[in-house]
Amino acid sequence: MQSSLLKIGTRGSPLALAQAHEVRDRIAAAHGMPADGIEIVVISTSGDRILDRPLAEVGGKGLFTKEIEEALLDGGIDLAVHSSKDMPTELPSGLVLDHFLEREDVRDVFISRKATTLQDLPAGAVVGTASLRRQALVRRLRPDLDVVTYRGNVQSRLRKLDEGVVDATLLALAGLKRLGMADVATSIFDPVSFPPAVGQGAIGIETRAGDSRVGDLLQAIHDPATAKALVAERAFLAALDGSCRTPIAGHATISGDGLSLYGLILKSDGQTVHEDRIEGAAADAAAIGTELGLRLKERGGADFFADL
Ligand SMILES: NCc1[nH]cc(CCC(=O)O)c1CC(=O)O
Repeated sequence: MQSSLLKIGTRGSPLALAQAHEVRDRIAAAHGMPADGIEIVVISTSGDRILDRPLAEVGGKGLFTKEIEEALLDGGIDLAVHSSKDMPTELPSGLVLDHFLEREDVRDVFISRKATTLQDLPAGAVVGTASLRRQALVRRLRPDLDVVTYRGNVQSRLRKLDEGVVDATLLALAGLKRLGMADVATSIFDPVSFPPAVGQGAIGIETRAGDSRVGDLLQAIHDPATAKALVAERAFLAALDGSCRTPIAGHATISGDGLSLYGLILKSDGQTVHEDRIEGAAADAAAIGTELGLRLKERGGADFFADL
């Protein structure tokens, strides 16, 4: 059998597979290629194998990308599909993250059998989430709740809700939609009071720098507005030295040639926060992101995240 035209690397989680299939189907449709000429290569990463400890403790973002990036660099795959939210701001040399599908909904959802919204939970209720941003945002809005670290796939989280292990949990609406499970959401957070993580809802495609064959194929499914927003958000995160181990929210919106970037940093107790917004030209996305990151870094002080 002839080897496939294109190999897509992905993690094996249900969400990662759904995203890889979406990219495959879109490339095939855009170029009139048979989808089965594009191979999906499932790659197990260190992050997938370490399930018993909070990610922040194990070492953060690069854990879910290392083995996939190695495959990209050695030619085992031609592109890697990621949740942009999980991507480190620094990539191995020779790789770029510069193609994005049009962004899905950026909002987080609230899931509970005990209340309709976070505000309606009784005092002392237990909220489980592994995200330090969500933990700090919950403590900011409801300092009277008990926030616990809580990992696992969507199914196991829902089971723990049914078993009463936690009273509520939070997830990204984008991921639920891609899994066809948006109906498990009890309510959707307002992104102003509960802002998303940098990159949330955006599928990013990592490739070898200068690989014009793959770059040309991806042009047809690339969304330039999402890319501009992601450049601003990722520059913001990089200026803060941030990762998924830091309680940081950032969200850029594009309108015409304009870009508006909101950023928020929180102490883990949610009580000390700094936020700001910069508006400017979308062409200046990187500079706007860097400026907002440096601004909040200065306001927060050198040891803002020292308690993590
Ligand atoms: N860290 C896990 C992760 N990475 C991306 C998503 C959701 C999809 C997205 O934001 O694009 C999720 C799950 C979640 O936060 O609920």
